Amino acid sequence: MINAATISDLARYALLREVSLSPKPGLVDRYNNGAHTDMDYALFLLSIDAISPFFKLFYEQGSVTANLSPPLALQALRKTGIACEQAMFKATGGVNTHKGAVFALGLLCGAAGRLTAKHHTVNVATLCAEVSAICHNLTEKDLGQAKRNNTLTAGEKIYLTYGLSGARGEAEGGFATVCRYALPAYTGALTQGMPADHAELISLLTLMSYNEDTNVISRAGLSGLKFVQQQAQKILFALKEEGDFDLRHQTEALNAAFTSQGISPGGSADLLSVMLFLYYIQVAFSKGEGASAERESVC
Ligand SMILES: CC(C)(COP(=O)(O)OP(=O)(O)OC[C@H]1O[C@@H](n2cnc3c(N)ncnc32)[C@H](O)[C@@H]1O)[C@@H](O)C(=O)NCCC(=O)NCCS
Ligand SMILES: Nc1ncnc2c1ncn2[C@@H]1O[C@H](COP(=O)(O)OP(=O)(O)OP(=O)(O)O)[C@@H](O)[C@H]1O
Repeated sequence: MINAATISDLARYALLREVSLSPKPGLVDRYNNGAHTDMDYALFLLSIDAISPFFKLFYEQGSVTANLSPPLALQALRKTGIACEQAMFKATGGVNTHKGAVFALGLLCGAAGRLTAKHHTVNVATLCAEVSAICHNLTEKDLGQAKRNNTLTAGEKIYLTYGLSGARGEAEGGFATVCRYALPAYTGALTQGMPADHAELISLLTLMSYNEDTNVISRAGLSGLKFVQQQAQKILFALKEEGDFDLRHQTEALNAAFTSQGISPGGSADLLSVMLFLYYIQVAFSKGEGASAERESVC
């Protein structure tokens, strides 16, 4: 049975796996801080401890608002989300470690509570469909409203400039980039007998090759986004073509390139956490009980 405790545990584990995956290009990991000067692995662990208690609250919020319309359910979830963001900023001294991850995982935990309260099956497809329904028209509402605000976030500026919808668009689209590309890349790598961290890196590179990451754009413009997508595609292609391809070495070289240009694919890192969470749900659900997902040691 999927419940608040299981959901919260799986969301926290997904965040731990994401930040612990090392090396990663441009991102904080156990070895270095990538393109970030204001955060490190220890700060991410502090942030995870601060936000994890909220995943149960997102689930419960989704449960108690199950009979409300999607816009009213979203309104309730966002109140919990803002409180969660404040806890994150308090723990990190104002550094944005998990803003995108709070948004995405908060919605997924809320959707799980909503589906369970309505006695609907909880699996990857129903969760993503429920998030899409909860976030219907969110991009236009949020970012349409942005035109009237004077303090715009990075994502709002990018939407108004390029029409790219970032984290909001991903949620409204039911995490299509994760379900269509990143999850199959991950399970395919596991099926080929690759270790979990190798499969996670392949999934992250797959995300980077497709994702219109507003983090990257806000740091390095559209040319930076094109560079990230091309470099990720290049590594994935070489991995397929060359049997003894040294993925770790190539990732370390890409990390050096991203770091020197201040590029951080933070949006893709958030979607890696989403992918892992959905995979753990898939494993837990296929076992019937709320069994904890098969766990590799985090690091
Ligand atoms: C929509 C969110 C992410 C804010 O977006 P905002 O425009 O402020 O920032 P921006 O779009 O630049 O990115 C925010 C985060 O999303 C991630 N992100 C960027 N691009 C993408 C993408 N294509 N896919 C997934 N995540 C992405 C980044 O890692 C970044 O940290 C959310 O934090 C939000 O709505 N905040 C307002 C307060 C709130 O409602 N919070 C609770 C939500 S449950
Ligand atoms: N391992 C990770 N390393 C760095 N960022 C990550 C990681 N995992 C997820 N992210 C996402 O990337 C975001 C951090 O990227 P970034 O620092 O560019 O955002 P920002 O704080 O909005 O920008 P800036 O630091 O330029 O003000 C986090 O909020 C988080 O959503």
